[in-house]
Amino acid sequence: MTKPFHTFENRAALMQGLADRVASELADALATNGRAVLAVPGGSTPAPFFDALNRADLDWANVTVMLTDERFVPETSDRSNTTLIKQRLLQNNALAARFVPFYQPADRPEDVLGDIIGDVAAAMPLDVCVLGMGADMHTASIFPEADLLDEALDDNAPILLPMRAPGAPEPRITLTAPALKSAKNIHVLIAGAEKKAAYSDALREQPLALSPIRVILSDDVNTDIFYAD
Ligand SMILES: O=C1O[C@H](COP(=O)(O)O)[C@@H](O)[C@H](O)[C@H]1O
Repeated sequence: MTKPFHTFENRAALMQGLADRVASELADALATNGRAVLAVPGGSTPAPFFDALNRADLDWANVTVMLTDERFVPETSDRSNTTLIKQRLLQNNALAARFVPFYQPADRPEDVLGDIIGDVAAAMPLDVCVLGMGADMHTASIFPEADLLDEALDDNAPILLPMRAPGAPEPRITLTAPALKSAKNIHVLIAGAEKKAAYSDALREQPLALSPIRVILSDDVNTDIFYAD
């Protein structure tokens, strides 16, 4: 289960190093397929990575961007991952990219999931998937104790599922385990000692339901870790 673990001397170097790696993988996909598909996390960590990536010299008009997961809140909320992506990734050169949203105004994720899933399915598979991880070892919105945890971890899961969990203040929509695992390149972006300790815990033998990040750490998945203190 051990994966390449890249440690950078500080967070600025981490964000630039990951941006350089992702840009190179997107360029490879564009050269091979004429298109590239990228999934990125929300949350508090990746904004400086987005600032670095949005200046990459790529054919962004042929890049599709989606989230790994969305908090089911309107874009006016400061918890909206979509707003983060629009403000920090879809800027500069990356303004030309196509964005596939996981949110539409509705009372519940279930009310709009059917509309959203078609565009996501048409874009798959992912060329590059950047994932975050919480200190509770959740990744995307696949949380320990989530209501649809078993369904999301199942190899036959649909691409997207709604998700509710004690550790998530609002309902979510998340890419599921098979959608994440099918990405050609997967990078986990973690910063700070607490998350490094959580990652070390996840490597110890324990149930997947307690440490969902393990789903992309199995030997058959091409994952590496990008880290700084
Ligand atoms: O809620 C979420 O949390 C994770 C981790 O976020 P961070 O704030 O600890 O960096 C993130 O990867 C996910 O996309 C987000 O919806």
